[in-house]
Amino acid sequence: MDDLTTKKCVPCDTKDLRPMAEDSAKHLMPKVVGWDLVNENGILKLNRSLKVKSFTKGLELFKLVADVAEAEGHHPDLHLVGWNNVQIEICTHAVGGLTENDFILAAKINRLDMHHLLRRKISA
Ligand SMILES: C[C@H](O)[C@H](O)[C@H]1CNC2=NC(N)=NC(=O)C2=N1
Repeated sequence: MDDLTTKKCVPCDTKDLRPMAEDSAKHLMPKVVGWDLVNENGILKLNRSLKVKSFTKGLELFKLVADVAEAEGHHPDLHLVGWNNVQIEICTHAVGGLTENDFILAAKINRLDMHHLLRRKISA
């Protein structure tokens, strides 16, 4: 199984970028432990929910994720709801679905050391 963290996101404005089929997405899910595959009105997305220790630790987590996103040129939707529930949502907006970029970003987010920010230890 090749390691997604050794890959780099490609620009999303590339013409031949197409959203992957649900089967292909399911096949890649074991590479992004902790993420859920969701279908939102026909648009596939990757979702990860995390409970943080405090509101400000949630913002610290956003900063860690933002730095990865900026380095990749690929950006998640970040939600901080009810003071300590972080939800990270990834899809490729340009194609309205999932591309390998989304899995690369998710895998790189998984590599972040965020334990000190989380309320409960993540199982992965
Ligand atoms: C040119 C550049 O690749 C695009 O504007 C990027 C920026 N970050 C992005 N992030 C995500 N998640 N989807 C996109 O379509 C997207 N587009």
